[in-house]
Amino acid sequence: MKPILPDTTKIRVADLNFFYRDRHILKDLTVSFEKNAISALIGPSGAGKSTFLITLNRLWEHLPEARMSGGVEISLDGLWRNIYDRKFPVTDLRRRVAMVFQTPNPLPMSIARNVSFPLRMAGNTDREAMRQKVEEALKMAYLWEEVKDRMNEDARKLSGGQQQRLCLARALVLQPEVLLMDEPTSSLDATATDVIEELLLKLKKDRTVLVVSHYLDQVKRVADRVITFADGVVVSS
Ligand SMILES: Nc1ncnc2c1ncn2[C@@H]1O[C@H](COP(=O)(O)OP(=O)(O)OP(=O)(O)O)[C@@H](O)[C@H]1O
Repeated sequence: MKPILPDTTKIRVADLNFFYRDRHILKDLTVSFEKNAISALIGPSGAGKSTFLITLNRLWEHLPEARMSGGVEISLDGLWRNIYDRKFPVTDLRRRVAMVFQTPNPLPMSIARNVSFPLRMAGNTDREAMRQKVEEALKMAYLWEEVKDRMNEDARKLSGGQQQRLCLARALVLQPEVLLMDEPTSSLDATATDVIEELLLKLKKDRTVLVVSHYLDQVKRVADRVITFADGVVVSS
């Protein structure tokens, strides 16, 4: 009898098509992603990498004239979920599938409130518990030591690299299972980039990370798997 192997797949995408008005951006994509691994999405500009990422957390749904067909399933809390099932709340999805963008986007509020924002949006009210979670997330993002004495300062005063780590802390504070990163180091200098790469390697121990990157040396350093996009299809994986 064959042993039953544990399913290490985290994300299954089947026959995904995506359109902006009449432009066919993603074409019949079928691809899956492993748990506890970093998958790098590479390929020329305009190939559809960023668009693909936002199909995994439904972030495109507010865009006018965007439409999609096909299926995306993600194993969340140990259960396979069809993320486009009308009964699956998008707030639950975004809590478990977090995203970090190319340009850091701190909210116009203090450092502390930036990181606690997702907790408050999720209905948390216990201030001490929130303070602890904020501290943990900032430690995980290697930012705590630099900001612990200035938590009430406006987050926009931080340097670019610090702002990106703040956004990472904000993405991590709800302990997502999947982290989507769209060129997270492209606006950062070499030192800040090193910090983010080290963090990615730490995160993959218990998370699934998808990162769009244009830097092949970075991809070599961090990725377990490389998926190449060209003109809306996966050409190698
Ligand atoms: N909101 C939008 N409305 C209309 N077209 C869009 C929109 N966003 C992206 N596009 C188009 O979709 C195509 C794919 O873009 P996308 O950003 O997904 O590619 P990419 O591979 O991530 O490129 P890059 O590496 O430059 O970020 C491009 O032709 C782009 O112009």
